[in-house]
Amino acid sequence: MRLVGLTGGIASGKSTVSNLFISEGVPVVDADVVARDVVKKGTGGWKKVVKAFGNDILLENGEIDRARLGHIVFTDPAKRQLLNRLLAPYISSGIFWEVFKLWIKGSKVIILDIPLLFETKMDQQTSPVIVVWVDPETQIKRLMARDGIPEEQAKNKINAQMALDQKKTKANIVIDNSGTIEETRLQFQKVLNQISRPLTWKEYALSRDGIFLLLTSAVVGVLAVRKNLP
Ligand SMILES: CC(C)(COP(=O)(O)OP(=O)(O)OC[C@H]1O[C@@H](n2cnc3c(N)ncnc32)[C@H](O)[C@@H]1O)[C@@H](O)C(=O)NCCC(=O)NCCS
Ligand SMILES: Nc1ncnc2c1ncn2[C@@H]1O[C@H](COP(=O)(O)OP(=O)(O)OP(=O)(O)O)[C@@H](O)[C@H]1O
Repeated sequence: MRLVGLTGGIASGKSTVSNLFISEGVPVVDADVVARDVVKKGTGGWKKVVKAFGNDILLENGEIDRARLGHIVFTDPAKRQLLNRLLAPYISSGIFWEVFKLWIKGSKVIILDIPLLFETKMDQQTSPVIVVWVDPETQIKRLMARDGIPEEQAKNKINAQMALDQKKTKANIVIDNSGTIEETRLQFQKVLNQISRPLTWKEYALSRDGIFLLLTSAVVGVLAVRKNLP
C-alpha cells in the first residue's frame, strides 16, 4: 500500500488537487473532514473542546460554533496549541480508521490530504509527499475571497501554519497552483503518473493482497513441511 501525503498552506489548493485525484478514482482521506467528525455534538472530542473552551463556543443547537472557535485559535497561539493537543489523538485515530477501511477494500494507493502533515510529523508515514504551493499574493487573495474575511484575519490564518516556502523544501513533488486550474491540471497529470507507478515490494507487502499472499504462502509452507515429516 502506498500512502501519499498531500499538503500545502491554507487555501493553497489541496482540496482542488484532492478532487482531481477523486475524479481519477484515487481514494482520498481528508483530515479536515475527519477533524469535523471528531467534534460533532456529544463525541469525545466535542466534550474535551467544550470543557477547555467553555459553553460560549457552542451554537444554540449544541454544535461547536466553528467560526467562533476559529477566531479564538487563529488569534491566540497558546489556545491553538491547546486545541491541537486535545484533538490530535482523535484526528490521528480517525485517519487510521479511514485508511484501514480503504485497505480492507484493497486500495493500493491512498492520498492523505492533511493540512498539518509536517507540523504533526505525519509526513514520516507517507511517501511521496506532494506540496500544493501558491505564491503569497494569490494565496491571501483566494483565502479572503473564499472565506469572505478581511486581510488581517487571512494573515492570522496563514501565519498559524509552517511557512509554505518551508513546506515546499520538504516536498518530494511540488504542484504550483498559482496559475489557472488548467495549468494545475496539466501538472496533476504528471503527478498522477508518478504516484500510479507499480508498488515497490515493501509497499506491496503492506497492501491487503500482499498480506494475503504472505499468509497463504506461510500456511502452504507449514502444511508442506508437516506433510514431509516422518
Ligand atoms: C479551528 C476550526 C474550528 C476552524 O473551523 P473552520 O470550519 O473555520 O475551518 P476548517 O476546519 O475547514 O479548516 C480550514 C483550514 O484551516 C487550517 N487549519 C485548521 N486547523 C488548524 C490548526 N489547528 N492550525 C493551523 N491551521 C489550521 C487548515 O489549512 C484547514 O484546511 C477547525 O479548523 C478545527 O477544529 N481545527 C483543529 C483541528 C485541526 O487541526 N484541523 C486540521 C486537520 S490536520
Ligand atoms: N488554480 C486556481 N485558480 C483559481 N482559483 C483557485 C485555484 N485553485 C484553487 N482555487 C480557489 O481557491 C480557494 C482555495 O482552494 P482550496 O479550497 O482547494 O484550498 P485548500 O488548500 O484545500 O484550503 P484549506 O486549507 O482551507 O482546506 C477555493 O475557493 C478554490 O476554488
